[in-house]
This record gives sequence, structure tokens and C-alpha cells, in this order.
Amino acid sequence: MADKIKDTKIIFVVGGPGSGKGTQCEKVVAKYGYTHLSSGDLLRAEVASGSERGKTLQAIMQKGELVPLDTVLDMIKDAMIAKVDVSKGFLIDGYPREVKQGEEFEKKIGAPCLLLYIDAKGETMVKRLMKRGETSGRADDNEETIKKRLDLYYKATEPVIAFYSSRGIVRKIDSELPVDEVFGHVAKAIDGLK
Ligand SMILES: Nc1ncnc2c1ncn2[C@@H]1O[C@H](COP(=O)(O)OP(=O)(O)O)[C@@H](O)[C@H]1O
Ligand SMILES: Nc1ncnc2c1ncn2[C@H]1C[C@H](O)[C@@H](COP(=O)(O)OP(=O)(O)O)O1
Ligand SMILES: [Mg+2]
Repeated sequence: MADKIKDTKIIFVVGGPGSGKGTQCEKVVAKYGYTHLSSGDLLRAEVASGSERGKTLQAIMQKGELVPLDTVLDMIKDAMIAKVDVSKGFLIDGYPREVKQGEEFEKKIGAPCLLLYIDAKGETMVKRLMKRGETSGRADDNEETIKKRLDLYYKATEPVIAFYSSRGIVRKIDSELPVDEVFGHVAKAIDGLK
């Protein structure tokens, strides 16, 4: 894994719930052909499988809490191994959610070359999630869970941004703008990679 991953770009996509990570990742996939791995999507797939593990995960996610680090890291690692031979780059969306997750990822997989920090105001994120909740069917897109997810984001995930800033790989993206304008800035950050 470590050998193969060396020549493949790893981009962390970090931002609050509803900031627009998934939306931007889809556009990156369309333009650059990178592989998009969303930790939340991987977890929801496990829940949808109906497995015992899925049931445990569902209960945690419904409360807006983080699932155990090993569970999510194993899922991401397996998904990366499955794609490493054909992938030009990986977009790791929704991970790391805490500094420890970043450290473990680097030990087991590799180092990111870029962190896209998708930034929107708290009230914007709440509004978007309430709207998404009308159709998403997601058990965590409700007022009570959104508040908990937001609190946890500020407490656990924002320190991730500071952690990688000192390495000079963070690009802050204003996600208050219309989707295509946000993407213009995302594309500039990716084009700036060597
Ligand atoms: N720049 C934007 N302007 C307006 N709405 C947006 C923007 N980016 C995303 N959205 C909407 O906000 C909601 C959350 O976006 P999503 O990409 O699912 O965020 P995340 O993956 O960060 O939770 C979606 O309904 C999406 O359509
Ligand atoms: N890296 C991670 N570590 C622990 N739990 C995670 C995780 N990524 C996702 N989860 C769990 C907890 C989250 O509240 C839930 C939904 O995550 P998500 O789909 O990434 O949300 P969003 O795209 O709205 O930010 O899944
Ligand atoms: Mg998402």
C-alpha cells in the first residue's frame, strides 16, 4: 500500500456538516477523474447492508457522534486499496474529523498533499442541512442532530485545520458563494498542485 500510494495524490476535504464537501467533490470527479471516498457514504453503505456492525453505526450517526476511528479508517483503507492501481488521486471527504484520525491515516496510508477547507457560516450550514433533510432521508438531517454535529465540528474538527495549516497544505475555500464559483476556487487549488 505505502509503495503504491506514493505517486497518488491524496486530498483531504474538510468542512462542517452541510458546508458543501460532497457537492464540490462530485465536480472534482467530473473534471479531474479523481476517486471520491466519503467516510459518511461508506458508513451509510454499511448501515444499508443491514449488518450487525451497520446497526451499531446507525445508532451513533443518528446521535451526531463520531464512529470509532478504527472502523472508519479500515473502510477508507480498503476502498483505497481497491482503487489504487487505477486512481489518479483520492478525495478523502469527511475525514479526518479529529487530529488523531489524521495522524493514524498518515501512519497507515500516507500523507495528504492538500487539504481543502470548505468554509461556510454556521447558520448557512444549518439552513442547507434543513433543506437537504426534506429529501435526503438521512437520519441525521434533523434540527437536534444538526446542532450536535455542528458543535462537534467546532470542537473536534476545526483543530484538524490548524494542525495541517502549519504544514502549508491548507487552502481555505469560501463556500458561501454559488456552487460553480466555489468550484472555481477548488479547481485553482488543485491546479496549483505539482
Ligand atoms: N455553494 C453552495 N450554495 C448553495 N447551496 C449549496 C452549496 N454547496 C452545497 N449546497 C447545498 O447544501 C447542502 C449540503 O451540501 P453537501 O455537499 O451535501 O455538504 P456536506 O457533504 O459538506 O455535508 C446540499 O443540499 C447542497 O445542494
Ligand atoms: N471520519 C469519521 N469519523 C467518525 N465518524 C464519521 C466520520 N465520517 C463520518 N462519520 C459519521 C459521523 C457523521 O456525523 C456521519 C455523517 O457524516 P458525513 O456524511 O460526512 O456528513 P456531512 O457530509 O453532512 O458532513 O457519519
Ligand atoms: Mg457529505
